[in-house]
Amino acid sequence: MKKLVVFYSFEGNTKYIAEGIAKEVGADLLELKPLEEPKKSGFMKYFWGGKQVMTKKIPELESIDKNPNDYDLIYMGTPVWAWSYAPAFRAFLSKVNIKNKNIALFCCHGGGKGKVFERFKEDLGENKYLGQIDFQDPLKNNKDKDLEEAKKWAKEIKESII
Ligand SMILES: Cc1cc2nc3c(=O)[nH]c(=O)nc-3n(C[C@H](O)[C@H](O)[C@H](O)COP(=O)(O)O)c2cc1C
Repeated sequence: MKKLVVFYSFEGNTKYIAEGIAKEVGADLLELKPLEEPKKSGFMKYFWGGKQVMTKKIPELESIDKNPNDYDLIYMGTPVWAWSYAPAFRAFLSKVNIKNKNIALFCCHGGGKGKVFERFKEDLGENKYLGQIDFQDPLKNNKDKDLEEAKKWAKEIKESII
């Protein structure tokens, strides 16, 4: 069974969880990288990113070298931006057509995940959703515990379809 972990991460939290999951279940990794990503901080960071979510901006991505349709199980991880998924995934979904796949969703947030999973599933469409899990800024809070939890969750998802 081929597994893929697709993720976007602005500040490293989602990347940390994504890499842990990929290692645990033996999955390929695909990091979504917007071509223009200014390093913003503080209030400007929320303003810049929140605006992209609100206007449904589709950022230009670096080329994608893996086809999700070659995989049997896809884990997708995003930071929560303005209570939704990050714009890099809007760009990804505009490029690939993912249908009837086994999908598991994870996210990192600062304490208010809002409707991230509902919105993500709505825009992903007809697929089989096997699970979802969220973490609150793992790099700042429960780094080791969150990683263990993520690995356990990912393994259970994998085993549920073997
Ligand atoms: C533009 C922007 C918008 C954000 N919006 C939210 C939000 O609505 N709710 C929340 O809990 N955290 C929000 N955050 C915080 C991040 O989701 C959180 O810090 C996450 O762990 C970051 O993941 P990353 O390090 O992979 O980028 C936002 C961060 C940014 C940069």
